[in-house]
Amino acid sequence: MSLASTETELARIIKERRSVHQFDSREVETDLVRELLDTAVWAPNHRLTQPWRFVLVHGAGRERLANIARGNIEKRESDPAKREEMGRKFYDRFMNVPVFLVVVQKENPNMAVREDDFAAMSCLIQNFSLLAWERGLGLVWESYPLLAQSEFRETLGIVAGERAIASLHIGYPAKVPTAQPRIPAAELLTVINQP
Ligand SMILES: Cc1cc2nc3c(=O)[nH]c(=O)nc-3n(C[C@H](O)[C@H](O)[C@H](O)COP(=O)(O)O)c2cc1C
Repeated sequence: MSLASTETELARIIKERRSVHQFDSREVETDLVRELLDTAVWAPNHRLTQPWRFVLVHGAGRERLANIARGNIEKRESDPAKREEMGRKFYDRFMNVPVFLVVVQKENPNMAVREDDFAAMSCLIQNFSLLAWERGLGLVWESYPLLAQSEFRETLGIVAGERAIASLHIGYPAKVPTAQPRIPAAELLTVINQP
């Protein structure tokens, strides 16, 4: 494969990838998720701190997250008539996600390192997203407040000194959203080529 064709294929995947919210019922092989992750960890990472770990939730395990989501919405809904309906809606929404991959950052006490680590985590997630897309899988990076909630953390075994930075909802897309246009980089580029 020539260098030019490799670049073209990568560019296509980068541009075509979308955040996917609706999944079909096709099962996602967890071995595939493991394989993609094992490639994704080759992200650039200053000082090679490798600040990540992952929690994979699928099958009946999803009930844990769906129950938390249901409990949250039920607490917020003051109308008793709507409470159960809303709870069920959120429960179903979570149960319709084939696989959750929660990405956990070990929080370095040095804030400068921690910031670099977050950047590396983001690179890893983008690696994973592109690899997944190449294999027909879609996902969305969810950063909902649930991630910081103690019940969510305890359920997933996230301990002090760790932060869940993303809950990736992963599955085969039932619907791919239309792309939102990007500002061409040429309009954002300052070129300095004079002394
Ligand atoms: C750090 C980060 C957090 C995000 N959090 C959410 C989220 O909580 N919910 C959501 O629907 N999308 C979330 N997204 C996805 C963006 O909304 C999405 O990338 C953006 O709308 C562009 O769409 P595209 O990914 O299809 O190009 C997040 C993306 C990033 C990078």
